[in-house]
Amino acid sequence: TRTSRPQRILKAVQRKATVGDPQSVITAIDHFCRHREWAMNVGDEKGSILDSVVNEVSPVTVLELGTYCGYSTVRIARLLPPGACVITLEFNPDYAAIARQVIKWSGLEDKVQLVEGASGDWIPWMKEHFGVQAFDLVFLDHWKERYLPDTKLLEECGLIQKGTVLLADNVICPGTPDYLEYVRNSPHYNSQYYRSHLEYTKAEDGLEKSVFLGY
Ligand SMILES: O=C(NCc1cccc(CNc2ccc3[nH]ncc3c2)c1)c1cc(-c2ccc(F)cc2)cc(O)c1O
Ligand SMILES: [Mg+2]
Repeated sequence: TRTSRPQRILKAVQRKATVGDPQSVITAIDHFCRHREWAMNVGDEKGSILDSVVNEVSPVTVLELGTYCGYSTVRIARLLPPGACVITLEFNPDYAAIARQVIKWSGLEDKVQLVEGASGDWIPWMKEHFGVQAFDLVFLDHWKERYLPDTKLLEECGLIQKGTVLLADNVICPGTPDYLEYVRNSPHYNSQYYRSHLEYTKAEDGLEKSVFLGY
């Protein structure tokens, strides 16, 4: 097919969603991915869990690792009060280009800082470049083998402080065994598993919420 899946997702947003209405963007993507083509958005079921954690944390500064088409970026940003923002990292330039347009369509561009690049390269520069002191919430949804090294890097860079919440997607499917073992056995985290399903399917998956307890 000539167009890419992210391009077809953007088309569905432009056809079905209302400019400036984040909920209509979310609904359009979920409908397309459930009835036309599966795609690796966090989806509506795990998305509701993400919403509840965002509302509970009321974060001022959010880091999202893995933007893809911006679906979870829009879910998070739509719940943020004025002055709060989400910095989202995307390594794949094609995904980033689509995500920018999806985020713009939702009208939330003022609450989002989309950075093209790899987590390992950007995390050490977060304090200096974005004036971030520490993150209130980190949503991990990028390459699954990067969850653990990036968590350790965030700790080393002082970007995780007492009370910071890590929320990880796909801890069952595709799975992140080394990350799970780390946050569940570390005395510095209080971890809990939210059982759900892989987006748009009946397969099991879930989110792991881990609160940093301090050193
Ligand atoms: O693998 C996944 N997502 C990550 C991902 C995947 C591809 C490309 C990128 C490129 N983006 C990227 C990379 C490195 C980066 N470093 N810093 C930022 C950053 C950004 C990211 C995934 C897979 C499945 C899944 C697939 C198949 C299946 F059968 C079941 C389940 C479901 C999901 O919900 C998933 O999230
Ligand atoms: Mg995911």
